[in-house]
Amino acid sequence: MIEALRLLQARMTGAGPPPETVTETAETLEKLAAALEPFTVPEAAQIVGHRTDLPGRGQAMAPPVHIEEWDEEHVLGHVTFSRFYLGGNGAVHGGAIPLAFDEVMGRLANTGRPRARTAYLHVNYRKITPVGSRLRVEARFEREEGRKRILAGALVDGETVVADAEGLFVTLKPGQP
Ligand SMILES: CCCCCCCCCC(=O)SCCNC(=O)CCNC(=O)[C@H](O)C(C)(C)COP(=O)(O)OP(=O)(O)OC[C@H]1O[C@@H](n2cnc3c(N)ncnc32)[C@H](O)[C@@H]1OP(=O)(O)O
Repeated sequence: MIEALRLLQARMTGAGPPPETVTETAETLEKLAAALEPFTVPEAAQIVGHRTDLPGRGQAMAPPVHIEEWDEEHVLGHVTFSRFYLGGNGAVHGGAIPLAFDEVMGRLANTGRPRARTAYLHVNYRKITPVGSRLRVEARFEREEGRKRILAGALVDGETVVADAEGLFVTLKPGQP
């Protein structure tokens, strides 16, 4: 279902259909939304965002990062930004890149340690990030200072770093959401 939605997002973004197809598509989507409505559940019971075995934890908003290596010190994976993530002129939208970093760095920050949340993500856009290319995503745990965990991340196209990031993750105190 989530993969089908991702495909739809990419196709719809790249489409210039005639008006009758737009109308038909809208009607089909409204029917699908109505079919799911009776199955609305509390957050803890939903599938999306809870499937760590799926790219982006099954969240169609997040770029589909495929994790290849994952331990307490590093994460390595790959991602292809579909047409859905296009900003303009073949480049990925600047807001989509932090989504990928938060996903891998957040996952790493929360592996083998008490829960932490992102306090900041500093992203450097070094080069255009191309839509449709398979990119390497890396994250590594740099250091811990009290409740603060500092992580580094990079998005690499071939040998070229297209974006890198520093993230601060702060350990949650009891009672913090
Ligand atoms: C397997 C699971 C996979 C999960 C992957 C997904 C993970 C995704 C993670 C997220 O995206 S979480 C969503 C986005 N983040 C948030 O919504 C967090 C919102 N902010 C907060 O909840 C609080 O600001 C936060 C818990 C991060 C910190 O607030 P606190 O009141 O607990 O901490 P405090 O302000 O006392 O700061 C603690 C230390 O961090 C420092 N600090 C906090 N925010 C900072 C900041 N923005 N910049 C620099 N330093 C910062 C602060 O200066 C201080 O440093 P010192 O200990 O040295 O004095």
